[in-house]
Amino acid sequence: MIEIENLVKKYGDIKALDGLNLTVKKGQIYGFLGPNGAGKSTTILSTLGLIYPQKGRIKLFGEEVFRDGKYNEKQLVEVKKRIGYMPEHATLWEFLTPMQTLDIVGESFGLSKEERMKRARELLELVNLWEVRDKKVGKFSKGMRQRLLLAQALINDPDLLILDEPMTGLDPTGIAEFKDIIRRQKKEGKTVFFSSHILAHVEEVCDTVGVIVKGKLRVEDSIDNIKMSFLKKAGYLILLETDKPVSFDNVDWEIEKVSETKYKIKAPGDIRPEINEIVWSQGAKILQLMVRVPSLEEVFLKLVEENKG
Ligand SMILES: Nc1ncnc2c1ncn2[C@@H]1O[C@H](COP(=O)(O)OP(=O)(O)OP(=O)(O)O)[C@@H](O)[C@H]1O
Repeated sequence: MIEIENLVKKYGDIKALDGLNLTVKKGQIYGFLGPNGAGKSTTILSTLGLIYPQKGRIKLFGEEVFRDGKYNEKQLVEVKKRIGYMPEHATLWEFLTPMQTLDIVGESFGLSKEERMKRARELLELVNLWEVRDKKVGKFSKGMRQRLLLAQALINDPDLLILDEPMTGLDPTGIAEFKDIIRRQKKEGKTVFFSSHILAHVEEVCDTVGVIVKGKLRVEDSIDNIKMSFLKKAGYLILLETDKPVSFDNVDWEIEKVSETKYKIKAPGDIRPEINEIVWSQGAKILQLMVRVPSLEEVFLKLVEENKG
């Protein structure tokens, strides 16, 4: 649905995208994860033809819409009919109701009055705003606003949804609701591409995650695979306390002696059985043995740190 090849975008001296490669396949829920300033919005704006990158290639629905500094405007207009977009800093008309909002947006897509009413009802039910359809948006919470913006992005029944930081500022309930709506989109065969700088937003809902740092995609994989490969690298942290000093010969773990009988050990996996064996063979006893596996958040931060360069 989206194929980006070697995309370069500079703002003056700032290289926002530094040869970005990214592929989003049909039916995927793709989480585009990266710290602030990594280039997420720049990628999204380029994909939609809203800014001009200097180099690279962008294909949408298999059609080339951008190549080396030029958009194919005709092609772009055509494919954009199949895209729903929710910008990062979108505003709503405060004095309108959700019904009126969707009515106006629907009209701009050329839907008839009858179609608009039907679509507005379907969408407001989907995003759980049907009950408040006639209340003014001005009084809405952040979560309600985000859900209305999503309904707006869905008005043209798009095959591809592109959402820029849709869950930022939502509380845990708001995030759970939003994820649920995204999952329902997948069930209907839609493709969803959304950005976030918060790992928890992409967890549980995305089948693929791409991590962008400094304008380059560093990893693109399932969240489980990303976690596994980093666990291997980051390792397990084991805290050991024994009743008397023990020595660790012929092992290649990183060992830090905290005191005579306390050790911090970093190893590629769960080495508790091996530790047990070593301690026991030296006639010592284990007083404490704790294993700490890095959290996914730590894995993500480590990945960001490694690529800051
Ligand atoms: N219009 C602009 N003029 C100059 N620099 C810009 C402009 N837009 C973005 N940048 C810079 O380009 C880099 C990438 O910005 P971008 O907004 O794409 O990042 P992001 O990952 O979306 O971050 P955030 O989550 O903070 O929005 C940053 O260094 C940013 O300061």
